[in-house]
Amino acid sequence: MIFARSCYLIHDPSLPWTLTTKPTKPKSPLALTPRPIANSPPLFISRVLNQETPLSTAPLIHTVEEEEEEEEEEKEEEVYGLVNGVAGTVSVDNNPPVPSTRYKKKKKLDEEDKSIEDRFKLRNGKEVFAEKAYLVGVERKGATVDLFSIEESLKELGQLADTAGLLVVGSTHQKLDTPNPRTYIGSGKVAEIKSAVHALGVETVIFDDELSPGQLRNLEKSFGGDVRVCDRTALILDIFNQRAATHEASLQVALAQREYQLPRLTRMWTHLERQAGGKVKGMGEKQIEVDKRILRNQIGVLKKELESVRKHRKLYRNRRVSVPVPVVSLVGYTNAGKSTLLNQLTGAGVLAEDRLFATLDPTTRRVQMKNGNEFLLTDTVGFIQKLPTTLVAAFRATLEEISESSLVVHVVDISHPLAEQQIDAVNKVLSELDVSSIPKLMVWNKVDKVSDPQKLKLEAENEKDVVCVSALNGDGLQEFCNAVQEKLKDSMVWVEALFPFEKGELLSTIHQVGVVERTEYREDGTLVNAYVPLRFARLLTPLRQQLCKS
Ligand SMILES: Nc1nc2c(ncn2[C@@H]2O[C@H](COP(=O)(O)OP(=O)(O)OP(=O)(O)O)[C@@H](O)[C@H]2O)c(=O)[nH]1
Ligand SMILES: [Mg+2]
Repeated sequence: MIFARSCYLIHDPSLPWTLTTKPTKPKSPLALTPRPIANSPPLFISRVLNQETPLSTAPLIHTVEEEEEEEEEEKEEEVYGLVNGVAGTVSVDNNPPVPSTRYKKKKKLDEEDKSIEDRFKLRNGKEVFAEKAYLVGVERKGATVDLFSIEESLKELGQLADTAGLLVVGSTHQKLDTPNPRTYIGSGKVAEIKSAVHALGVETVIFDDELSPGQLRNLEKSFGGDVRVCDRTALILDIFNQRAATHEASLQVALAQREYQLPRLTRMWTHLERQAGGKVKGMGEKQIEVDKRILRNQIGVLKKELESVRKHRKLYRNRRVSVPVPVVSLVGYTNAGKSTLLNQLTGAGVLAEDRLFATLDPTTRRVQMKNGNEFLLTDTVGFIQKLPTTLVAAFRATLEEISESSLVVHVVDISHPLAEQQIDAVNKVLSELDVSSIPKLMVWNKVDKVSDPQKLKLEAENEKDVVCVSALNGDGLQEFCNAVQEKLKDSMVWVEALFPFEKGELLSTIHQVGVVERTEYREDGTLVNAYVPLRFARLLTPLRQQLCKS
């Protein structure tokens, strides 16, 4: 338990709580660092221990009773040693030595050490300590807006916790008309969770919905001890923080974290007042103001830096757009198989794994079809139900790429029992982005996992704009590419142009970027009927005029 809190010593040095003086007389290791739990955002839910070693688990102060107990044990040890000494000469089977209290205690400690040892795990190349987590959800009576049932939502929260490197040891939920403004759940439920938390040695309680700063504070106070409370948003932010690999993704996550943190700063410094016996009332309050200012400054700096990174990326994108190859975006629920599909079609080598939010940064690769046609395929960050608004806002620029594509491909894990709800959740996020006018294609992925793939394929045929694939084994990929080409026509324009022989380069480009329907070789050149991107059609204007003249 002591070292579980060592994480509070592990934090971004730019964060406010590293900037003030430490209390002079610490009572416990916790008091060494202002404890950002009550209302501050739990920036590091999982224990990233590669920067800091855990504090010793040995108790620092021995009580009188403990000393007496130890003396007793020492005496016992002597006797036990003697018995052992004698037993050495006698048959061990006939006289098995009786283990002393100290021996039992040592064995217990060894077992505890082992179970603690087992909780150190590698996550994204970093060693984390799998803290014991307990999940709590609330089902709103008569709510029709929730896509997922409470059990389903808690199961997903468990997956999120596992992705973040936590060890889920239990969960509970409650049906409520309206959440309690003080503690979100009712007082009886708080008491029930408190006993479960203490019985199971839980270190973090995670709520499935976003909690207000006051609710976080009151719940932590109610659970007591070192139990930390956080919500789904903080957990997702933590996963994003662990996964951010590029500069832009790190900036976006840092911005989202600070925006989440800002309203939750209250009372982070009240320990100063407590330690000074309440003589310096207002000290904590002043500190909150200082911290808020620091956070606001950091948010400003991050926004500016993001702006410049984005300008650079936009420039790159514009350069890409000047080559008029159509762009197809893959969107979908996290873990649907978007990256696997991109990898299969392009050999991109993007990380694809059975964890939530494997991808944070968009990756674009060229797909070359057998008939010579090409399109650019972009893999994007996955969506999830109850996606924190701070994250959508922070990732808006990345998601904007979707709104600039010619086709949006919605990848669905059709083998998932909640496929339909996941589709609705994705559509909900898409409706927040400006993509309604972009043609869409749906891909039912993971057909290899369903019990009757043939039946599913027939079902897909009866649906409009749906293709069945298995991104993992490559089944249906040709059909997918054909469907993409067909759908791309929706965002293209129909042209008829005459390519004189000296314009051979343009003629090969039209085969690359457009969908050529008819080619006729004439004396004065090649006559082509095709669907082409608007940008390319404009390049063809002189050739179309040429056709009118001839
Ligand atoms: N059986 C089966 N598994 C698949 C298929 N496609 C993907 N998977 C698996 O599903 C898991 C998730 O795949 P990803 O490609 O990482 O999913 P994603 O949509 O990119 O996920 P995020 O990046 O988290 O949004 C991986 O373990 C894949 O191997 C498929 O067609 N069949
Ligand atoms: Mg991915």
